[in-house]
Amino acid sequence: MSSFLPRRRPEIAIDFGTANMRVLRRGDGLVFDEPSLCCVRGRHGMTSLLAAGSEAYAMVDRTPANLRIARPLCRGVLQDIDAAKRMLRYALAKSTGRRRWRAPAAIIGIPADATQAERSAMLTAGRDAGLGPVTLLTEPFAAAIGAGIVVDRPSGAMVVECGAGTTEVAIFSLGGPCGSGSVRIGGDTLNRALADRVHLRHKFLIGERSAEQLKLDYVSQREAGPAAPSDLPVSGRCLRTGMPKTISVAMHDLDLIVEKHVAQVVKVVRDVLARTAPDLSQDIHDAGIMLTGGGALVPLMRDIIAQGTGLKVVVADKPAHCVARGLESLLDA
Ligand SMILES: Nc1ncnc2c1ncn2[C@@H]1O[C@H](COP(=O)(O)OP(=O)(O)OP(=O)(O)O)[C@@H](O)[C@H]1O
Repeated sequence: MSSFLPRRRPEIAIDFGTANMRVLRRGDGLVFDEPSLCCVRGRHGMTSLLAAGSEAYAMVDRTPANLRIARPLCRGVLQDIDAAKRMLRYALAKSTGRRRWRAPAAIIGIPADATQAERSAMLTAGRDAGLGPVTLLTEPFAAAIGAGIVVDRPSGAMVVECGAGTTEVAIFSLGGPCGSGSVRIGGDTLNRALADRVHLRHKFLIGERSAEQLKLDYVSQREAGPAAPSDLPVSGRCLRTGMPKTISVAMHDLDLIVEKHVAQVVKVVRDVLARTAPDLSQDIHDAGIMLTGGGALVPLMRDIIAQGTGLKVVVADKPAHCVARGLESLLDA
């Protein structure tokens, strides 16, 4: 594991995701797991924090003009450094409780394709939020460890980490990456595509949280099998009348959108496989592909990747927590 050389033994691990932030403390495990967003008051550099995490999530799409929802990350990387610092400070205060720590050394997950500027921005946010030395670790690597893959064997293992903002494909052998690819789409992109479909087909506007709920309802209906109802209710505003309303959306209509979304992931998986050395390919043929990240819970993700590659596809146990679990295991390394 040559890429992991911390200067001080880290006390905490942070999975700073586009949708969720998870903090783990050595010896205590998961101590913080909340949405990655803040609600700020004021504009143009004169802002103050009103709420963060779960409390701020309840305010999404419901803010008056003087309040704004700020998202630290977009498509897996930092887009709002002030929001990132606030989110980190909030999570640290909640995670460390009354215990007074010296600035804790930390490991933070970051997309494998993050640019140098994106990595520096994360280090700056960490330092300004009160962290000690920060080690950045790529999320697919952490996800592979968290999914139970023994990454340091001389054998190829493929992971597809399906996050909210980014989807990363990576092959590991002997503790290092042997191939990778990514596409900056994820569960958030799928939510927007579902909302756009409802807009176009029904002339009906739904908010961000309703789109997320529509996706979760769609997933549970698909898991329930053919006996499940073929329509889903969704609430929002009718564009024809301007009135609030609840309408029914056909499941098969949503299937088309999900299939289109997953096809983009399949393309990256196939591209990475096409560039892989034959012996590693053989290993992946034998072991299959491991799906991690919250987006892996979309049943069509597993089915369409399996169809598109002809390989066995396995969804990790609690896939959304794989990066966090992988980072946590490195706290004890
Ligand atoms: N049951 C489910 N079915 C479908 N999608 C789900 C389910 N549960 C969570 N998700 C989706 O998983 C995504 C969150 O996953 P995760 O926490 O792994 O992402 P993240 O780490 O915040 O994102 P990223 O790694 O891209 O920065 C969200 O888009 C959420 O809608």
